[in-house]
Amino acid sequence: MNTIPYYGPDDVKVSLKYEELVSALELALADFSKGPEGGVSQPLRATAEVTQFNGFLAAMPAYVESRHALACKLVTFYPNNSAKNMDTHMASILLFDETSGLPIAIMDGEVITAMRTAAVSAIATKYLAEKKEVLAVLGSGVQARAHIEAFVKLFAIKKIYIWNHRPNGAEHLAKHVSASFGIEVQVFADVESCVMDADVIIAATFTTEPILKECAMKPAVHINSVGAPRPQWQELSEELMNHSVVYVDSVVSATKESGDVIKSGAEIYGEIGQVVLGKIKAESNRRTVFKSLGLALEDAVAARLVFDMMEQKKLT
Ligand SMILES: NC(=O)C1=CN([C@@H]2O[C@H](COP(=O)(O)OP(=O)(O)OC[C@H]3O[C@@H](n4cnc5c(N)ncnc54)[C@H](O)[C@@H]3O)[C@@H](O)[C@H]2O)C=CC1
Ligand SMILES: O=C([O-])C1=[NH+]CCC1
Repeated sequence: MNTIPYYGPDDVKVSLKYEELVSALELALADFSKGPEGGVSQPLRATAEVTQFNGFLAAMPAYVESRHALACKLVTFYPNNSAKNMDTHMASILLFDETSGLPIAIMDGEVITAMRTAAVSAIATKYLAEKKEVLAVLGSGVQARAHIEAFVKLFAIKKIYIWNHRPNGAEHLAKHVSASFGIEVQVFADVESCVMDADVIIAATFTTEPILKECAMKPAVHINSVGAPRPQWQELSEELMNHSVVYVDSVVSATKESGDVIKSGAEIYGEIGQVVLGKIKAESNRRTVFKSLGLALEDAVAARLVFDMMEQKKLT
């Protein structure tokens, strides 16, 4: 049997650039929303529950024809790991040759999960946010940090406001952000004050109950909600969902996996890929929500970018 290369988190970090990732994912999300003729094959992820330990193992296979990307991510998420000072998400991705099904690389999936999720929120924000200067971030974990890094790189962000249910997490992230980017950062003790003046809100928490509810917000604020990936979990209140224009990454995923969508019964306006295709309107002068569950196609596209970059490096 052939041995295949393993690419660790550092290989992934040097290979992936947000600009390139955003362009590739934008096209792949558009392909996905074209339906069968888009050349994307992606079943709903299969998730095993480890009830005793409050854990989950998900298998996420996808094929994206336009990117020659055939891959499967295995990801565990264990919310209680943070109390043990362990990562809450762990992931590996196996990439295959599309012509033969031969495995060609195995790689770390944690950096890819963080970067591709932030990149997809950035795509939604590019289309759906009227302004992108003041960013409010709810949460201070891996996704919160990745979103800030991506948004600072991709948009002219002037101020960042952070709230976390554990204030020391927010303080720690704020220190990192101001040292790394020299942007004005402020930590808030409550969600309402944090989001009041925001143009864009990122909700990236492990909550199971709504943390962002109807309160004073800019009328055309855009909200990216990446947490609550289980049918019983919510990050946004039902009232907020029902009073916003709701976009999703995948209608199938959102209606099967998102407690925010299922419990609120909110109407889904459409998929972000349909916005990219110009098939539905970007309602950027109204309050918009992008509900992200995370798609296998995003991992496959990112993994193929990493593989191609590592192969190129071998030749130089
Ligand atoms: N949409 C997508 O593509 C993806 C979504 N996720 C989801 O995004 C969320 C955040 O993930 P990570 O940043 O990687 O996790 P993390 O463990 O690094 O950070 C979690 C954050 O949530 C906060 N938190 C924990 N319990 C909370 C509670 N009860 N109320 C409010 N805040 C709470 C923590 O203090 C921390 O700031 C999770 O729900 C995760 O499953 C993760 C990967 C991809
Ligand atoms: O897309 C993803 O990898 C995940 N979404 C929620 C937990 C992990």
